[in-house]
Amino acid sequence: METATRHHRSTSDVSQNRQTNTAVAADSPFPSLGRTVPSVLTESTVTKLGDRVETPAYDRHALTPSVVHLSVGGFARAHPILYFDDLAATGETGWGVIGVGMRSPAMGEVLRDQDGLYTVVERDRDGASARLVGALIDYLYLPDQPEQVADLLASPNTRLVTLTVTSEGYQTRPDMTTVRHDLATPGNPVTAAGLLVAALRRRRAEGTGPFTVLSCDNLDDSGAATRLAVLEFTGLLDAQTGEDLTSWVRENVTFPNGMVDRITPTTSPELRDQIEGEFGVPDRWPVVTEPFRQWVVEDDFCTERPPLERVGVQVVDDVTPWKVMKGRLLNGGHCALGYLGVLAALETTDQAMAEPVLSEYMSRLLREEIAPLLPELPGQDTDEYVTTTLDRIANPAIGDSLLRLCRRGSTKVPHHVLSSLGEARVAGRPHRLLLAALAGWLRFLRGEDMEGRPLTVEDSRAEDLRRAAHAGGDDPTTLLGFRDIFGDLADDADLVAELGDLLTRASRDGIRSMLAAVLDFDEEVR
Ligand SMILES: NC(=O)c1ccc[n+]([C@@H]2O[C@H](COP(=O)([O-])OP(=O)(O)OC[C@H]3O[C@@H](n4cnc5c(N)ncnc54)[C@H](O)[C@@H]3O)[C@@H](O)[C@H]2O)c1
Ligand SMILES: O=P(O)(O)OC[C@@H](O)[C@@H](O)[C@H](O)[C@H](O)CO
Repeated sequence: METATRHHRSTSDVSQNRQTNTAVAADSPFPSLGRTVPSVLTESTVTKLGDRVETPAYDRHALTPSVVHLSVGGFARAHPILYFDDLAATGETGWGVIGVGMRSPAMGEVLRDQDGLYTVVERDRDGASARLVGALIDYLYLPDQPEQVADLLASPNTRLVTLTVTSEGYQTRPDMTTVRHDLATPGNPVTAAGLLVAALRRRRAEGTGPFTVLSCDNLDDSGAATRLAVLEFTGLLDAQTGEDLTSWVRENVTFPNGMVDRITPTTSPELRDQIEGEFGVPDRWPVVTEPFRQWVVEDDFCTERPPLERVGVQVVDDVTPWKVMKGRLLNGGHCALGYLGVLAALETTDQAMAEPVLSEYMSRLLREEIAPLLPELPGQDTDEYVTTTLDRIANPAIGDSLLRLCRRGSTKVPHHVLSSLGEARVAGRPHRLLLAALAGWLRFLRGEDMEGRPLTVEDSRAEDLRRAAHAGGDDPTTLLGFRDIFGDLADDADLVAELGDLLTRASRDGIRSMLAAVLDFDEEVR
C-alpha cells in the first residue's frame, strides 16, 4: 500500500508549524496535553503504524487543492472531508481539501503538527475500525493567517467552499459585534458570511468567477440559509460602499441545499487514549463516529461538481424530503432525548436509551407523532428508517454525550421539534409526546437538572432564555413570549395549559414519572 511521503505545499507550510510543538491552547479537549508534547503522528511516521489502521492508498501530494472547508470540527472530519478522501481513493486527484479554522486554535495546532492527518474510528455493537484520512492537505487558521486565507479563497483553484460553522454561524444581525466588525473592516472578516463575501468581492474584481458554497450544517434549508446570510451581508456592505455585489452574487453564485447525516460525538481525552491503545495510532485528536453515513446534495453547482456520486453521495434535484425526514426524526429525537435525559441526570445517549421509559418514549415519539406527518420519500420505508434511527441513537460504542445534543436549542428546537408540533396541531393529530420534548427544553433552560445540579446552557440566547425560564417557573407563558422562537404557541390556551401541566409534573414527580404518565406506561416495567 502506498502512503504519502512527501509534504504538500500550497498556501502555507505546515511542516514549519510541525516543529514548534507549542502547548495545546485553552480550547483543547485534552487538558492532560496542556504541556509541550511530541507529535508522533506525521507523514513520516505513517509507515510505522501497524495494520490495525487503514492508511491512504493514494498519493496525497498529487491532490489539487480545490475545496476549502470552513471550521474543521469533529463532524467535518468524519463526514465531508472523509467523502473527499473516498474520492481521492478512487484515483480522482482534483478535489483535495484545505481546512480553514475560524475559532479553534487547538484543532489547528494538532492538525498542523500531524500534517493534516487524522484518524476516523467507526464503532458500533459489531466492532470498530480505524482509518487515517489524507484528503486534508493543508490547514490555515484565520485569526493568525488572514491574508493566506484571503488568497486561498480568491485563488482560481478554489471551486467549492464547504462549511460546518454550526447553526449559529449563519447569523448576520447588524447589531452583532462580529458582524459590526466585518462591516467596519470588510477585508479582515471573522464571520463565515463576512469571509465568503470578502472572497466573492475579490473574485469579482479579479475576474476569477464564483465558487460554489455548500453548507454541511444541520439547517432546515441549508442552501437558502447560507445564501440569505451572504446576501444580507452583501446588502449591508453595498449600502456602505455603493457597489452592487448583491446582484453579482445572486446571478453567479449557487448554494446547493444538502442533507448530512452521521452521529459524531465530541472526542474526549479518555476516548483519545483508548483509541491509541486499541489501534496503536498516536493521534492527538482522532474522531469517533458511527458506521452509518449519508449525504444528499442538490445538483446546483455554479462550478464543476465533484463526482461525489462515485463515493455514495446522492445527488438529487430536491433534497427537501430527505432533510425533513432526517431533521425531524433524528435531530428532533436527539433534542427530546438530550433535554429529558440530562434533566434525569443521565450522561450518554446509550444510557438514556437503556432506560425503558425513555426508550419507549423515543420509539412512540418517532413512530406515532413525528413519522405520520412526513412526506413520502420514494424508495425509503419510513418505518425502517425509524427503526434504524432509534438503533443508531442507542449505539453503545460511541458514548455520545447528551449535553452535546442540547447545544444551540434556540436555533434547533424550532426546526426539529416545533415544525412537527405545529403540523400536528393543524392536522388535529396527537402531539403530547412532542409537548413533553418541548417541556424538556423549557425546563433545561433553567440551567439545572431536577436535583438542582448545574447544567450548561450553550446558546447564543442563553441569558435571556434562562432569565425567562426562571421567572416563569412551571408556567411556560413567559418563555413562549419569545415569538421569534415559538411562533403563536402562546395563543393556544389549551396547549399552554398542557405544557404547564407537564412542567408541574416533572417538578413534582421527576422526568421519568412525567414521561410514564404521558405514555400511560406500565409501572411494573418502570
Ligand atoms: N456531530 C454530528 O453528529 C453532526 C452531524 C451532522 C451535522 N453536524 C453539524 O456540523 C456542525 C459542527 O458540528 P461538530 O459536531 O463538528 O461540532 P464541533 O464543535 O466539533 O465543531 C464545530 C466547529 O465550528 C466552529 N464554530 C463554532 N461556532 C462558529 C461560528 N459561529 N462561526 C464559525 N465557526 C464556528 C468551532 O470552532 C469548531 O471548529 C454543526 O452545525 C452540526 O449540526 C454535526
Ligand atoms: O450538531 P447539532 O447541535 O446541530 O445537533 C446535535 C445532534 O443532533 C447532531 O449533531 C446529530 O448527531 C447529527 O445531525 C447526526 O447526523
